[in-house]
Amino acid sequence: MIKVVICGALGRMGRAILQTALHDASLKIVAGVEHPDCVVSPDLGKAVNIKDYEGVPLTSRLEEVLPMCHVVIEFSGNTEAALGHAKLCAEAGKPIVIGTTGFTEDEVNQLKELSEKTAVLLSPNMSLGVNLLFRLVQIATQSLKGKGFDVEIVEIHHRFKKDAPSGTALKLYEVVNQQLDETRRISCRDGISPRKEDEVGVFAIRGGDVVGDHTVYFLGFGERLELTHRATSRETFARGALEAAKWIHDKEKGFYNMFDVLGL
Ligand SMILES: NC(=O)C1=CN([C@@H]2O[C@H](COP(=O)(O)OP(=O)(O)OC[C@H]3O[C@@H](n4cnc5c(N)ncnc54)[C@H](O)[C@@H]3O)[C@@H](O)[C@H]2O)C=CC1
Ligand SMILES: O=C(O)C1=N[C@H](C(=O)O)C[C@H](O)C1
Repeated sequence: MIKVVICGALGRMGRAILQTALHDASLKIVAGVEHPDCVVSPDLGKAVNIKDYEGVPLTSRLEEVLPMCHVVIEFSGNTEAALGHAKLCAEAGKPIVIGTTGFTEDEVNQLKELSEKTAVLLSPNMSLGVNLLFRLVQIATQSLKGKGFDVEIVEIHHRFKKDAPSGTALKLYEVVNQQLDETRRISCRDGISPRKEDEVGVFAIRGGDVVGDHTVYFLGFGERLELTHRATSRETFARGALEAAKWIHDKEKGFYNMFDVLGL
């Protein structure tokens, strides 16, 4: 049985992972790591004892529980904390699956350095559908390149999401940018200025309880192609994160993503 520690255990994703793991006999969540100030989980509707959540012991220090696990799953939503957790994993030689988004380029480079010591999997989106979307967008961009199509990206998320644009939208832009020559990501249009040829708009809408929608538009003359993924439940990300944990638990050091897990 694969023993897992979750960082960000009382968050939306932490709780979804914990619940999903209950139905999987091949792994067990042995502990959760939480911020020391998190004594009440915001949308759980009840006070949570920081020492225990649904039978899973909680701590604010990953180093205390690292020895008891095979893999760490990181969803603290705090890139500084996530980097700290990855450092502890690298020192202990424990693999880590990171779903937290919002890393700077420099922070991603630091994670890559840590992957020289242990297996690190970083993915802004653990769902099968979005990872397929990355591939479809690659094909569409390549196929429509030089044929008069403009590319724009729109994402929608719940009102509590901190980072914008989403990690997934930024990854979609990266896929588009790799296929086109020298594009420029913009996040706002306001005033009198027609679309410039090298622009790719990446726009974030926030509100309500939207789990996560992403659309890439290919806008031509007389036609447009829209590739959309809609997540309707966090369980899809949770399942992906747990599959990633199972996949990575016996892997050598290296820097991985969900394409490796899903074989895409
Ligand atoms: N890769 C993927 O498939 C997905 C990624 N995400 C990303 O996951 C992150 C978390 O999302 P949510 O669960 O919605 O956020 P959330 O805010 O509900 O949960 C984060 C939890 O981490 C805790 N936390 C903060 N600092 C911590 C620390 N130093 N140590 C341990 N725990 C700490 C918070 O107290 C909170 O309970 C975000 O960056 C989000 O963008 C979200 C969904 C899917
Ligand atoms: O914060 C979220 O909720 C989500 N974040 C991820 C992102 O930033 O891409 C993935 C998903 O869409 C949900």
